[in-house]
Amino acid sequence: MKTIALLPAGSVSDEAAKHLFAGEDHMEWKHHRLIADVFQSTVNGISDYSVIPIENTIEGSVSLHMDWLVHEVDLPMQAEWVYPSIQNLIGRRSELLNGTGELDLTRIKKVISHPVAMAQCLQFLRTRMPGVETEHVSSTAEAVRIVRDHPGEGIAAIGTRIAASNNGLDLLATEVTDHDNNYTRFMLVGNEPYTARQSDRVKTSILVTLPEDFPGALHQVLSAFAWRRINLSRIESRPTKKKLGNYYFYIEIEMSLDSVLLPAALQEIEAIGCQIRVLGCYPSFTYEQLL
Ligand SMILES: O=C(O)C(=O)Cc1ccccc1
Repeated sequence: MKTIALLPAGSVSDEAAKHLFAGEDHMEWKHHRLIADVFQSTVNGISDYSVIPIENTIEGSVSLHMDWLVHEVDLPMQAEWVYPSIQNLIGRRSELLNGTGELDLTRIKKVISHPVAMAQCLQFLRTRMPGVETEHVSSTAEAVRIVRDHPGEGIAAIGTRIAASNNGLDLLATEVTDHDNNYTRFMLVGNEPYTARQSDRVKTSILVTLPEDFPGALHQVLSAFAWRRINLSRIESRPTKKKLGNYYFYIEIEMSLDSVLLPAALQEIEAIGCQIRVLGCYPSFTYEQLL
C-alpha cells in the first residue's frame, strides 16, 4: 500500500494525484490544509510521497514550493506529470440574484483562492467583477470550504467542480481560466522510486552553486551540457537565502543519471569549482500518457 500526502480533497492537487495513480489499488490519501504539512508528513515517514505543484503555464514557477524542496526538506523527486487545471467561480447563486432574478456577479465582494488559481483567472475577474477584492488562501479546496462556512458575506471562490459539489455550492461560472492550455506541473517527492508506470522520458534535476569570483562560470556550466548535446528543459536562478546577491541555479536535464554522458558533464562542472546537488532522476509524464 502507498500513502500519499497532498492538499485537501477537491483541490487541483487531489485531481492530479488521482490521475497519476489511476488504476492503482490500496492507496491511502492523507489530506493537509498547508503544503508545509504535506511535506512534513513524508519527512516524518507518515506518508510515502508528497504531491507538490511546482510550475504553471501562466504563473511560471511555484517558487514557494520549489524553495521548500531546496531549503527545508531533503526528499528526492520521483515523478513529474502535467495536469490541466480547470477553474470555476463557486458560491451561492441565491445570494447573487438581482431584482429580475438574474445572476449578478458584481454583487460578489471578495474572491478567494490559491494564488496560482487566482493568477490563472485575473482577466476574468477584471472584466466580470471590476475592482473586486481578492484574497489568497492555502488551496482552492480551502477557499471553497471558507465560502461554505460564511454564507451571506458575498464571498466566492475559484476552485474545482468537485469541490463545489462536495460542499453543496453552485458553479456561478465555469472554466474561468484566461487561457486554454493551462497546465500545472506536479512533482511526486519521497524516498521510494515511483514504479506504477513507465515513461520513455526520464529527467534529472540538479542545483548548481557557482564558485564566487569566477567570471563566466555559468557559461562553462552550460557549455558542459551543450557540447555533449544534452538538452536542458529549464534553468532558473533562485536566491541562496544566505547572502544578498548569491544565487543557485535550478537546472532540469532531459537525460537519466544512468546515462554515460550526464555523469561526465556533472564531473566537469564540479571540476571548475561548482557545487552540485542532485534533486532527483525521475520519469516525466504528459497528460495524454496518463489518460
Ligand atoms: O489549491 C489547489 O487546489 C492546489 O492543488 C494548488 C494548485 C492551484 C492551482 C493550480 C494548480 C495547483
